[in-house]
Amino acid sequence: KFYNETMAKMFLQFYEHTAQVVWNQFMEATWNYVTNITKKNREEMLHKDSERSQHMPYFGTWARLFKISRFQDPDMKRMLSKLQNIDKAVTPAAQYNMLLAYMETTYSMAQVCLNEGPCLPLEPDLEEVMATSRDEKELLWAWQGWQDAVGHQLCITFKCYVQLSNRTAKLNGYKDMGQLYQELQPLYLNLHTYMCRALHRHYGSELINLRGSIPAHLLRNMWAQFWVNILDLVLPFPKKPLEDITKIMKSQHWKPSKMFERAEKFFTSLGLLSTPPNFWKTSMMEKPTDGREVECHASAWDFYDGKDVRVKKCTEVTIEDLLSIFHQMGHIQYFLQYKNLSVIFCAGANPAFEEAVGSMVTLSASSHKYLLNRGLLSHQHQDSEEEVNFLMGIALEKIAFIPFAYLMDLFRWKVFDGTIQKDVYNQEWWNLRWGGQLPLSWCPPPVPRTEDYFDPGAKFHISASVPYIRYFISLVLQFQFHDALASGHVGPLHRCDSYNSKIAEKLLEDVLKLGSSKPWPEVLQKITGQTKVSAKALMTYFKPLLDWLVTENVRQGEILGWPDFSCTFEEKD
Ligand SMILES: CC(=O)N[C@@H](CC(=O)O)C(=O)NC[C@H](CC1(C(=O)N[C@@H](Cc2ccc(O)cc2)C(=O)O)CCCC1)C(=O)O
Ligand SMILES: [Zn+2]
Repeated sequence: KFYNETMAKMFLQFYEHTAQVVWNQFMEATWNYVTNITKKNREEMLHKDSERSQHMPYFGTWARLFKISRFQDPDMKRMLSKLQNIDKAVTPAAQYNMLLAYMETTYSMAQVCLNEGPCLPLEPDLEEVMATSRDEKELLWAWQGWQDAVGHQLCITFKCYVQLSNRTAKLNGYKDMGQLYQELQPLYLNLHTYMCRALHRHYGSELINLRGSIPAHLLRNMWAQFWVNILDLVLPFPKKPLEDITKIMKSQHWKPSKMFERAEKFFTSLGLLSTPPNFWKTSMMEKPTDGREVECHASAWDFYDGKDVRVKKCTEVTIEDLLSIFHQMGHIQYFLQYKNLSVIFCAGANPAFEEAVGSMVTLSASSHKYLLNRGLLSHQHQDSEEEVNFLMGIALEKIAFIPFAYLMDLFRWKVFDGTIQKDVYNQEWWNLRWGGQLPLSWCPPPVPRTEDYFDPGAKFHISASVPYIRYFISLVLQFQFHDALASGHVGPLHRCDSYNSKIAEKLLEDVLKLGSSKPWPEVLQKITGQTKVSAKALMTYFKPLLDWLVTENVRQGEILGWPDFSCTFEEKD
């Protein structure tokens, strides 16, 4: 065991320099691949990926030779301990990386072909059908087509991927998630009960049985994870419909670049950093029309050289895409804020923080006040009924997401720890989604599914092996941050807009710069004054809606608390 700090310092400087180069080359090669999917670019990416996969465990092993407990410098201790745990995260096998690339490419290239017409990719075509079609048969066609297109191809591959993953199950970190999940259940249950009744009125009982489940293809999202596209069917006060912001954006001839400029302007209004000039030249802001195959799933990229940051998005001029760009620019802001730290600390305080920064700003950008001031709404004020309609719109994105975000990694952790065996992956996926022992979201498949398919693979993060629990925690954290930034704001939280807020500037300016150099509870405390993630702010934000839902559900004779009430959350028979 080595003890002297001088040696450790030299080791870390050597790691720092080599890692920065290896990571920069890996990101460059991966970017080239996902923005131009060819065999050559895939090989180049895999080559850089294997270099990265060897570099990390090599330094991880070396780092373990240092006896950290004997050192004084806290930063040095934190860096070394992060390095010592690094090799558990990376599976070095080359064929493992090949499988990952194959799964992600399969997802990105999958299409659904009309019997005699063209073949449709997910973005924008199939997502457009799922979001806007009013024809149940068409929704079923697109939903089933996509599950089959991806799920069938990945069935075997995913089993090999699990075999090769040396991931240790992380069920232990799971308990406190369960705590958060329980806290949010009343909100989800009341929303789902109300939705079930409202959709039953629209679709009738052959589709919506009053046993509480809503077939997954009717929620107008390919994964039934956001329900915002059926707001028109479930609007609490139908006489006061919300304005169609997408229509207003199109009538004002918005372009993708303007959407990015607006998002950037929000961050600079908080005294945060503007994007470097090359961002506007190197980003891919629209789906290319030169025939290149690209991975359309939106993402934000850090090239670990302190200046090159990019976004890749097949942007459509819609309010959903505008808000999603705010989310991506949150990642970009974090990259810019921590760029002077050691590469070991170039990350969010924890992965949920990275997700929550952009989503927190999106909460302000969704507010009536912000949109009105930007000329995207014309009604000056919202009465209490319009406010409930507004909150329903936000809830259909945020509350509907709760069980989905929770079960995505619950499923994968059970797969990795062997609780879910490989011959029942598909059935267990739908079991989690549709009642069973731990009732979660009641969105059963509209048609029977078999083990010839791997439906979880129809979701990007499963095919691309991207962890998901960060989004579940970010859902709670973004409201906690939003509430902290609103400390100077008078009035209900859902009306708060932090644009140009000096208090927000004060709270954020030194925090994002910390990257992952400090324990996340310390960073949380700097923003919110608390050291624990708490759902209190989220519940406060939705209180007017929850009050309305409870009254409405009781009025409709729904007695909450399954399993014996009409619109029952059925136990799977
Ligand atoms: C190089 C790289 O991969 N970079 C990472 C960032 C990093 O790790 O540095 C990255 O850009 N990841 C992409 C991912 C994209 C999106 C996503 O996948 N969202 C989830 C969950 C969700 C749902 C609602 C919501 O409001 C926000 C998120 C989903 O759509 O299911 C799609 C549009 C929104 C965010 C992202 O930005 O998180
Ligand atoms: Zn994100």
